[in-house]
Amino acid sequence: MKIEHAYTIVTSPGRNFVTLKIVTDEGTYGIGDATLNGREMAVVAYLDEHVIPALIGRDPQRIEDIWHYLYRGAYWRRGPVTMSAIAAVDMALWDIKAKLAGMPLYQLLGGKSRERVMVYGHATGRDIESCLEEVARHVDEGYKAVRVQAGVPGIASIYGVAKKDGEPYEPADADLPAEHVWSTSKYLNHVPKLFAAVRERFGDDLHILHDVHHRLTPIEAARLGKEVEPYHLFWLEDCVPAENQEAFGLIRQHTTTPLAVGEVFNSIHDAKALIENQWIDYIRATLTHAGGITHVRRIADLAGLYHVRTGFHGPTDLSPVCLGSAIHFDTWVPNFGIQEYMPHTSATNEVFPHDYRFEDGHFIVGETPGHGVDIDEELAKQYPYKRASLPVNRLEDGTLWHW
Ligand SMILES: O=C(O)[C@H](O)[C@@H](O)[C@H](O)[C@H](O)CO
Ligand SMILES: [Mg+2]
Repeated sequence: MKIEHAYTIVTSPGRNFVTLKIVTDEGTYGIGDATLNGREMAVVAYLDEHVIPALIGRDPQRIEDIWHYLYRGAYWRRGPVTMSAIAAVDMALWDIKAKLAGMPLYQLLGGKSRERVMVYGHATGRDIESCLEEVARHVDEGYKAVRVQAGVPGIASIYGVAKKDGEPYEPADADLPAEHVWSTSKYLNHVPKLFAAVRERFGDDLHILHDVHHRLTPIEAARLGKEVEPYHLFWLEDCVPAENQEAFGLIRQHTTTPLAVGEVFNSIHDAKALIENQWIDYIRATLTHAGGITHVRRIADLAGLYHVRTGFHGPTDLSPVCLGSAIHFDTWVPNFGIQEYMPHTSATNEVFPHDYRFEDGHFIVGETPGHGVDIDEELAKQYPYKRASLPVNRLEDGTLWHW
């Protein structure tokens, strides 16, 4: 069996998605997600110019060999563009292999470790009161875990909070980066009140999560982790930028609040010290940005040795192809923690028909052979690519900060 044909599909049903389709000479095809939010066309160029020509004629069943061919063969290892391109190939090849086996992907990985996959939804509000209303809506819809993000008095726009209450949050909201203004002191003084209010209204059972989005220094993160200990967060996410893995060692010395990190990671090396030193509790590296199933499986196995569990990134800027594959992975992986879930728009769901379903705060994996997600290429053509960028963040004096 040979790879006969492969091509990228760019579509924007509300936001941009990049999909790689690989077709074999026997007619079986697989698809993979290659979406890198705000840098989509860089991955398209990488795939079209450098990867696809080298795939034609190869045996699609040799997933491991192709992974190493693309990783080692580039000479320039790692990086989000390279690893997203490799991930798309990998996901498409696992899709093909599972279709050939006549099995849903989770079976090929090793079978079910659980019946269903717990997800966390996003509650956002301009202020604490409106955020609580959104938490209530999620609880009514069956969610057992909710990420809470609220506006901070004195900060005009902030990560994770929709422009208008009740609207879905979309970070890549401008052609070129919007400029936000950040104040660590205003945030740190305000945010513990949000968790206190959530616990007071919803009691102890609801899992609550929060994303700091890389804005603090280690000692500030330590302060926050300590102050929110009474509210028993499921996790505190991305409390500092993680290029310096040792920063988490400092935070860890000060707090028992569980720590999650890794949505921007693309390699096991980004997480190695974090995991081996048990500085974190949840690893968020995703299939699409960290080299696909083949590589993330290695990260999860390493994590398992150190009591670190998975908590995959799952925003709307990853396509249903990634989400569907992630649900198979989550169903199988022994050290599963939780799966992030931001529902896609109905236009996106129409372009990407799929067999996973949401029920009572969990995902239930489908039984279709492969990863269970397809693409309607005719419909995809109706939504042309439109450049969209993530914001930048500045301190109140104008210093460029972490967004
Ligand atoms: O926890 C999350 O879901 C993330 O922080 C996202 O909201 C990112 O900001 C987005 O994926 C950037 O493209
Ligand atoms: Mg995040």
